[in-house]
Amino acid sequence: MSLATDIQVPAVQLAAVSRSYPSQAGPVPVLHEVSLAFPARSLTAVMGPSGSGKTTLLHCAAGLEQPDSGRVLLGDTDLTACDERELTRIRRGRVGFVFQQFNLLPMLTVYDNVALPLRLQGGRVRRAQIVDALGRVGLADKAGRRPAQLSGGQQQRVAIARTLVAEPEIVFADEPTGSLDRQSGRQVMALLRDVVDRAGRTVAMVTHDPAAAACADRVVFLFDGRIVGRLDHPTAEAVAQQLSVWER
Ligand SMILES: Nc1ncnc2c1ncn2[C@@H]1O[C@H](COP(=O)(O)OP(=O)(O)OP(=O)(O)O)[C@@H](O)[C@H]1O
Repeated sequence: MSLATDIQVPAVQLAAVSRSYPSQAGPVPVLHEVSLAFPARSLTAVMGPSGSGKTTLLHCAAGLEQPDSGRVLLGDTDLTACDERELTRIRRGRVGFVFQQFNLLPMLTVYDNVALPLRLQGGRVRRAQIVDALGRVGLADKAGRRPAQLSGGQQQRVAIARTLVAEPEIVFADEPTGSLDRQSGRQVMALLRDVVDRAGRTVAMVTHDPAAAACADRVVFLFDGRIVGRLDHPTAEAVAQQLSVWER
């Protein structure tokens, strides 16, 4: 458990964030004035039924989508006041992403996938830096492979190395274990825990999996676009029990 969980410095803060999507019948509200902080150097899991707005919440927190109203602060930066160019710069440098389907580029080697964020930033790529990032996820010997030559769990670890190489303030992970078997899922969660405990970063993760959520410092439950519960120091049993209450 990270000490900073107790200090509660937010890496990202949402204040009264609302978001709706257009439909033929008019706007459909998805998030209703959600206020939530992702404390620095901690792992927060967001859980809730399908369609409750978890991904939308993560996208708003990451500056991938702008809310209709409310504010999103990344450190001291108000993302809702940023234009698209500023948001692109922030997405490349200050936030990282891990997706359920890994989102590696199939034609690039593992090495080039991991180097990509640095190249997009226009920075110099040092081989040692990429090899080090791959070493941190236990895949230093796979640098020359293509993603299709790796297992799902290995691909997700490459995706985590790619995120870490840019040294983001916060990593957003959307169902990072959703496509993995149980053992690969456990390895990926151990790495995300390491991202917090050893690399001192912040992780915000959406998951349906109580075992993955149990690796978090805190679980936030979303239901119909509203925060309806929180659980500190969760266990898989306590998470499953809470979910059964909200999903009843
Ligand atoms: N781009 C979009 N346009 C229109 N409606 C959308 C869009 N994105 C999401 N929605 C709708 O918003 C609601 C919330 O979606 P969201 O993906 O945030 O939920 P979720 O809790 O992550 O769901 P799941 O667990 O199934 O991934 C859903 O009803 C979805 O259909």
